[in-house]
Amino acid sequence: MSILSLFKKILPFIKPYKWLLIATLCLTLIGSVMAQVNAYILRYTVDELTVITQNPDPMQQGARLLLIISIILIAKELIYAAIQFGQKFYGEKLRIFISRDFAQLVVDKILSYRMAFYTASNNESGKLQTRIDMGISSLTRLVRNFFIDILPLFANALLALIAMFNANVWVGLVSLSIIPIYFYVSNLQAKRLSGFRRSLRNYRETKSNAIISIINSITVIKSFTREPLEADKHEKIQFDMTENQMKTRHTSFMFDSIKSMLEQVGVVVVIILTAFFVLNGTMSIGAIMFHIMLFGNVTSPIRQLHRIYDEINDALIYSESFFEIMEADDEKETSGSYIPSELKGNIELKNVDFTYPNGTKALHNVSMTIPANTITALVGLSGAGKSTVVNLLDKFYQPQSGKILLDNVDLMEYDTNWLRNNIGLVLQRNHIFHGSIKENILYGKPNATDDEVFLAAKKAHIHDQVMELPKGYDSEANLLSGGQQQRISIARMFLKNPPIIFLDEPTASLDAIATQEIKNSLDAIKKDRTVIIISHSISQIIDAENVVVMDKGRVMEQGTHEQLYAQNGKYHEIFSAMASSLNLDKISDTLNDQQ
Ligand SMILES: Nc1ncnc2c1ncn2[C@@H]1O[C@H](COP(=O)(O)OP(=O)(O)OP(=O)(O)O)[C@@H](O)[C@H]1O
Repeated sequence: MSILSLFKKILPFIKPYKWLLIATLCLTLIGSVMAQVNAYILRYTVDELTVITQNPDPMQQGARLLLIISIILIAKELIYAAIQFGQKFYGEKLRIFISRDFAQLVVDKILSYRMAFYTASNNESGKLQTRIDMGISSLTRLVRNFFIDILPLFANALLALIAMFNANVWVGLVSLSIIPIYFYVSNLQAKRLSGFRRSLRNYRETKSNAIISIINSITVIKSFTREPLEADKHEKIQFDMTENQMKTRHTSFMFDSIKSMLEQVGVVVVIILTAFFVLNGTMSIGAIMFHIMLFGNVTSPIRQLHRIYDEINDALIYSESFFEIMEADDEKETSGSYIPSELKGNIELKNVDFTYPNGTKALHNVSMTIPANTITALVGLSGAGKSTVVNLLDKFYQPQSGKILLDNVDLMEYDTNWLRNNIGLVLQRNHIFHGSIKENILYGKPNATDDEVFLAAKKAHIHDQVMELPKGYDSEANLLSGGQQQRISIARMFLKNPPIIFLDEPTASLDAIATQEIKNSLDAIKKDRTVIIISHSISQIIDAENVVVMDKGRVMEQGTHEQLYAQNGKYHEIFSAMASSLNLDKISDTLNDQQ
């Protein structure tokens, strides 16, 4: 990305604060004019003192002159301080407001993106977070530096240059000539550094991703005592990163020395040139101080040029990936506009092929019928593609070919939000948000009354346990056990009360008693709804009126439990394996002994 296109991208964010911007710019201009005052006063003082020293009573006249000059300088400094305060404050205000807008917009944007965006490998949570954080901070730093540092400095430099040309064309030309040389060197420095910076960005993203991964996997790491392995992995990233940082510094410092030397050469030339003009009588002695001070004003932004380049380069590199996130319009969730007056719940998949963004082909020519108001069980070994079917039905992903119909209308034509509002999804491990139990259940229907929440919790068989907690429904939901959390998420679904329900191994993390209790509740909610259940539990499969058997992304068989069992095919094989894993003989012996 070029600097120009970066500014074009930032401009719409600055626009709402144009008055703040104008105020900052006005103060900058006034500040720049005032910054030149010292040079003029110093020249006047030196020249006046030179004349006074030749008079008979230099002390008295000199004291009067110094008093007037001190008053002028103090008054100027007071005004200058107020202007600088205003300029910095408004500039900072601009930065804070823009930073807030960036941060809010990026959240709004990513929330509107489809599931594939989140599952892409370069969008792992740690990487995404670093990219967003670094993007916002480098962009806002650029805005702040531009308005607080760069702009005033360059305005100073320009005015100082005009003043120098005004005093003497040759001195002006010397000052002017140093600028392109500095720009050339700084540009060279920036080019050398950009490669390092890009890899530094990658290291930063990988590093924070690695830390998040350690935190998420800490139980496994500890139980396998793999702390040293994880530490080594992290150390490798650190060492690579350090090497990169050292190379960056080496290049930076080398160029800084060259630039500092160039500046000193400039100072010497200005002194020699002015001294020449003083000696040939065209200039007063005060001009030497005058020119050195003005030359300082010209070179001070140039001295900072590498920092400005650094900031701009940082902004270019980090904003590149930041704007990739902000402008990933092709990642936007698609939605049709169709909202039916009535939802029956007949689902049909016709020759559906689906490949995940990472290239895993999960469904091959899948066709199945899920009649309305029935319970359909998706049966198959791990990786058969059962959850993928549910992902497609929830419009989390789109099939590459084939059609998915709901009540004979293509799913793509449906309004996505409306569709999801009519679908309840219970997963094996449901997400519990930070917050109270009540807040977590209310997620299913934010405006529900307390009684509705309690009723949903009762149906999910969690109410009594919640009431036993010291803070009841205000207890932190994250502290509940896995099975209890599962029931909170089932209560959330009861509260949502959708006509279509997808249950993806809903009782897999529950104990036997809880499973039994939940099963009763789920049986109740299954009535008169279209339900798809993915389960490895015999009891839940047997209850289904319709069974679809999948294997390696293909539908193998479809029918009732009895029909499929009689076919002696894949279903027979899976069902028999499930039954024998239960050790039914021993169970029935135990139960018989009891009677
Ligand atoms: N987000 C994803 N990105 C890439 N590949 C995926 C993703 N989710 C699943 N897969 C792959 O798609 C295939 C089908 O997975 P799916 O989760 O649908 O199987 P499943 O039948 O539900 O398995 P299980 O019973 O173990 O949950 C597998 O090969 C899996 O590795």
